Amino acid sequence: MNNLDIYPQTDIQRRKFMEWIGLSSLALAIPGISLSGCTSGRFQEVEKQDFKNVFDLERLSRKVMGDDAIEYLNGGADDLKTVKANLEGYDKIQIRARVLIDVSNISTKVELFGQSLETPIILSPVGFQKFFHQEGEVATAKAAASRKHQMMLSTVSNYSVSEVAAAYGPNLWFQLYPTPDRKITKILLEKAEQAGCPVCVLTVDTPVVGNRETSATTLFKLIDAGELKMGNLDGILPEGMKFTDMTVTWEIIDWLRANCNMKIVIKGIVTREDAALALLHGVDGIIVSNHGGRQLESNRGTIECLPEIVEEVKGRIPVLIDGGIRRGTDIFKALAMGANAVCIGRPFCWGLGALGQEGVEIALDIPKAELIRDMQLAGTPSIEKITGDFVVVQ
Ligand SMILES: Cc1cc2nc3c(=O)[nH]c(=O)nc-3n(C[C@H](O)[C@H](O)[C@H](O)COP(=O)(O)O)c2cc1C
Ligand SMILES: CCCCCCC(=O)C(=O)O
Repeated sequence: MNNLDIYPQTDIQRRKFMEWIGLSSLALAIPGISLSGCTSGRFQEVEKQDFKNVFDLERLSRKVMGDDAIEYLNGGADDLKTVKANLEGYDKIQIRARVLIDVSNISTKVELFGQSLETPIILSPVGFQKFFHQEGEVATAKAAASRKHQMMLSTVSNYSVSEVAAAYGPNLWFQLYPTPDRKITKILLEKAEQAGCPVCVLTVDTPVVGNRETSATTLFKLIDAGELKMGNLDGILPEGMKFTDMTVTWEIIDWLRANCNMKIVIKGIVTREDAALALLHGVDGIIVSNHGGRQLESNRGTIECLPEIVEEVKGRIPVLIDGGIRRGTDIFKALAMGANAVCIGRPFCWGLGALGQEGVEIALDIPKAELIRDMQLAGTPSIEKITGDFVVVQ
């Protein structure tokens, strides 16, 4: 269901519209001048500057997407304690800014897995993006490519890895849910490699799906009715077989090594012990993640898990983090606490749901601009300069 069936055409209509959707700025369209950053035409008078932060995009997405889609997107396990812990963890960290440093030239470049990335802000894998917008992962891919952000594609994407890679260009990363049948998992790996993916992101926090009480009934109905295709799994996953495997153990890392040539990054590590095991099994990178608080309730916020993992890894492989990152300062803090890059999930989906490709672009532009300003204000002209000296944990 799409709640928005009006297209504001006049200043008065537009003012009412902006008030209705609750945006924080009421910049008005100037007659005769095309101000639109949005090519969809649906919100042709909504300007980029109307979105001051990613929460403005969230507000709009709430109006545009149906309740079920927003519940699926924003929901989490049980009582959302871990969803909140992810967000609140960042409030316990303060920044120690330095001054009188030339910040006229800021570089956000990072090197990861042999790639040079323009920015350390990466798109987390998010399944079923067609539920948020009809162009789903293809719109996300076009936005990520146009803004030069690394994207990870979920196993349970609605568009296939080859379709998304065609929209994204080279170096899309593929997120893997290992299925109970390794033959099927192998087909997924082959599809990813054929699409040119250099990195396989193995998600390990989902032996079963978490207890999401704000259900996604419509999602399942759409899938059952065949209206929401699973681009990678349809046609290869037998009827009734789950796409996650609860028998999987560390042995899968060796199996992946033997069955693909991609770098292997493990997503869903939250303890020092598992970081040590991941190193022992020779993974190429770790993503500290609790699945955005959607899996095990009462997991700690990821920023609280990060220090023990960074300590264990000692710089031997890159450590990434996701969960609750909403502001440039959150990114700054995560980098200062030892992350090599950060990933965001819900915020880009708010953009997707609200405005399609353009919305994702806005959702990526905002935290990047915030990060650059924060780096200027803190006296850190490059990502390497953001060290532990720049934060204090309460
Ligand atoms: C709607 C939704 C779907 C997701 N689907 C997947 C998925 O298919 N595979 C996966 O590894 N993680 C998935 N995640 C978890 C994200 O990759 C990521 O860990 C999380 O969203 C980060 O937290 P944030 O949303 O607070 O930024 C999903 C998250 C959301 C919100
Ligand atoms: C509603 C169950 C789908 C789980 C797969 C996508 C995912 O990982 C998520 O967090 O949602």
